[in-house]
Amino acid sequence: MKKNIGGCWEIPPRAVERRCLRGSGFVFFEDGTNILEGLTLHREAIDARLEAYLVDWIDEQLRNRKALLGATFLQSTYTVPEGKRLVTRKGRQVLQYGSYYDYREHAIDSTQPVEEMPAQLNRVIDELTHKGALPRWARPDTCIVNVYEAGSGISPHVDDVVYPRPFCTVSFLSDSPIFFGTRITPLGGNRFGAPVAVDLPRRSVLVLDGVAANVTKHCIPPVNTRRISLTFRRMPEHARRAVAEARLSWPRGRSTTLLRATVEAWPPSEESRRSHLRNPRWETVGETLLSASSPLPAPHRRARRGTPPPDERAFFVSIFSQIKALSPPALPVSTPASLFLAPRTRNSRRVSNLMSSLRWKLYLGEEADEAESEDEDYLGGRSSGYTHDDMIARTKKLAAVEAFEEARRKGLVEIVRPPSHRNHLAASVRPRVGEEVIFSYRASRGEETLASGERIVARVGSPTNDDRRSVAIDRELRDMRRGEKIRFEDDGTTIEVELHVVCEERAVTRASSPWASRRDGSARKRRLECGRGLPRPTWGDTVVVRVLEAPPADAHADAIALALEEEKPREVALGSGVEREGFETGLLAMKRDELAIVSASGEFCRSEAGEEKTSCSEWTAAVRLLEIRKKREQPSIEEAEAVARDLKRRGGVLAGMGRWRGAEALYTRALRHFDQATFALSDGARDNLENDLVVPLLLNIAVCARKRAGHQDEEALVTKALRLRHAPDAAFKAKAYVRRAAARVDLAKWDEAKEDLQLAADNAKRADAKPVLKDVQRQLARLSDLRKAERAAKTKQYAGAKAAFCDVVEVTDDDDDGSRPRAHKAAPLLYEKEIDDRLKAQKPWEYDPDYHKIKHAPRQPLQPEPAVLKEDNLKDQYKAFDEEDEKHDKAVAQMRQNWVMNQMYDTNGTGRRGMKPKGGGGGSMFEQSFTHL
Ligand SMILES: O=C(O)CCC(=O)C(=O)O
Ligand SMILES: [Fe+2]
Repeated sequence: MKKNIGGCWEIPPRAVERRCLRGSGFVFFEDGTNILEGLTLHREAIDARLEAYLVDWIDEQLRNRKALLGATFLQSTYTVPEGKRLVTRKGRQVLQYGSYYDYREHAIDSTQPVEEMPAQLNRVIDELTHKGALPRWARPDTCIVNVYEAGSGISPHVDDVVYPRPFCTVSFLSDSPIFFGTRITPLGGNRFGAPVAVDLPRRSVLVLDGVAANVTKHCIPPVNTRRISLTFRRMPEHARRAVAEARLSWPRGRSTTLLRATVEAWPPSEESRRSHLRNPRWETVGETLLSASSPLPAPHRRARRGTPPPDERAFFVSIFSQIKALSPPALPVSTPASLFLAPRTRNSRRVSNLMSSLRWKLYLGEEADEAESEDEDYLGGRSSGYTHDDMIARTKKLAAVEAFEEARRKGLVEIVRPPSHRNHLAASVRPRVGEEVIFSYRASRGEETLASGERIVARVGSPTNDDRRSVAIDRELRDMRRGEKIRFEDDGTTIEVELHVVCEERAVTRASSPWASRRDGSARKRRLECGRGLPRPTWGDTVVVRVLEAPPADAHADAIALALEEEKPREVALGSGVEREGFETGLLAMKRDELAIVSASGEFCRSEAGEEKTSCSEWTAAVRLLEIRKKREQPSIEEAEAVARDLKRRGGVLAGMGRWRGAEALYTRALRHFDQATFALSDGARDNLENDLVVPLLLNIAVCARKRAGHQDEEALVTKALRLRHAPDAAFKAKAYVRRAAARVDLAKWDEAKEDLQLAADNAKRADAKPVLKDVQRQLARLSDLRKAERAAKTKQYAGAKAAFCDVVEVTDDDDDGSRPRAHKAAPLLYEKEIDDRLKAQKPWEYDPDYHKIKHAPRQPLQPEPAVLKEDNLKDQYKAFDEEDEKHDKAVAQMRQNWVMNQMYDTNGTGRRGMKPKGGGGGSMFEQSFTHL
């Protein structure tokens, strides 16, 4: 069956449900040769979640482009005439991984350092080879990421013939045509005229081989909306060897080329300062300086606070002036002889960025458990299997730390007891300026104790008083690590300091929520005493806690511990919704016996009395976790129902306040309560529960999803509600269909939306629901407008191509003859879990087949209800609609007819009809010159 889609002709693959990718071939003859021979298009080759993940990742790469190695990032330009002048405009942005391709020289340049192929891109290659889109022997090892903003494209070229064929290009974010032809004519600006255009749908992969790869040129006309493509190619053997060899001398990221100033050679040379300003890695420098000694701002926190990055140059200038102020002899003698280099490597930054979106990976710098070390996470996100480069970076870092420790030992500081963290690399448990610590000290002269303090809570960087001793202790605290005990001499006094705890605050919920500002929906925890054992509670467990609400902000940890002893232990069922959600989340982050301050942002508040509270602020409590009781297997249905109703009500409160994100969370959790509970129900009872609670919850979540423009979710939810509702009446159906239609309009699913509106109108008439009919009219108008706009945009985008023609011909047969690799279940790959977790959290119902494990009751056949509404006032609109469709079909048929005629009479490309093809003479495409890219 051929389907007419906006001017393109397409034969849809016959067996869509087959998991193995089925490509489509193309036919377009020039001089008797199919110039598209070797071209294969695989639709939906990459699934939406991987796409979303990669687009995120690419955006992050662009944001951090300054930190990328050498020539990884490029901004292309193109020139257009503007009046009498030629004006250069910014074109697409390009990221190159694996090797650098010099567009001017048309060659792979191994002297230009670029980033190695990252796991994210290898992941896409795995996906493509697993699914059989690319043969394994053609596994690419280099990738060009093209980021096209609206208006940019790529000019006609044949990909450099040094790259073995086939190679491929994956499309993300939007559909775009790709033009093909042995002759492509410039039309001015960055526009081109080409004989044929092929539609590249979002998430497809286009594999180029044969004539299409080697002879026919291709170009991407200026795109209407942002598009990203990944061009994967395999390097020729000689280039691979050259690049591998050259890579050994490429700098390993700029992060390690830090300013290295020593006390002996102070101040740092102009040269090193200047090179640093050119090449700033300011987080690292900020951290370096902090660990060195100065009370500087902590620049690496800017991301957390959401403040805009300061002007880097000004920032560095200010840092250097502050360093100068501190320069010897103002620098304390006991500070290290060289500024401590503990660079956060590029790798660790990537990993911590990745981790920041995951709930449970944010425990940076706590005491390492026996079975896990977060340092390992820091160093590349892997527990084993470091790459060679990682090992070098790690060794360097270790050497730097050891040098630092050595310097400390040589100085006047004696380390009485080493830190309790199990290895050297835990820079994160060193207190940073502004953080609270708990420490004890004793100052003595000979046998006589001059002063002492036990478990004092202090903020590092702000000694409580100005006396020499406080200042000295404060200075030393900055260099200490948790669990460490030191002794040093100061002005004839011996001072011993022991650092018990670094009260570092950490977020325990997602640091970045797509819906809310950073503070919203977050729970934070500040640990005052370590816990024991490995396990932390999970949802569904019950924990026994002592809670002291709103503890005094400046209270001593011991005082808090004492006050908590007075509180009665109480049970909290995690996930029951009885406590405020942020508090429960905070508990999830604790271990047995731990004492912590947990704070939840206002997002999770619940009014005490009930529904009306309109604003609430952060809530804080001191908590001691006494016991973790693992979850009971099955909550009773009554309990589950009560909890779900309560959650639904609370969701309603948030929705009423316009806090859709919070409402969605609560509604979703309410639904989750039915997971285990409904098995035991009789059919009738289950139907009631579904009609009463599940269906309204689904529809409520759909409203929330709409508010955040999650139209895919919205559509899925309304569909589910429609299916689940037992004996739905016409009024319900009318409303539900309009809502689904609205979602489908936003998803540009025109035909489906139209069908829904028809159904909604029918049902509305049956139920005599005039307001719904109004809604139908509104949506129909919206549908019509948006569809027209889309068609207009398409027409514009295809301008320049003579034939917007995709004659997609099946390459494989329905019967699997075994010649193609069979799709098999891919082994879990790197990042799979992260992607899954992220998306599961967003759309749990799509990933959990048991989400509503509720059988459908046998349906009652519909009793047609008597139509009450006499007049069908939608008739005219439908007529106009269908006429429009018909007109469009005719135009497309005409276009196709023209093309066929052209094809028959214009085979030599002279443009004159009725001429016989000349054969060979000058027109043969094999004699065409083409540029290589
Ligand atoms: O963006 C595309 O899909 C094509 C890119 C391309 O042709 C190239 O990188 O060589
Ligand atoms: Fe290309």
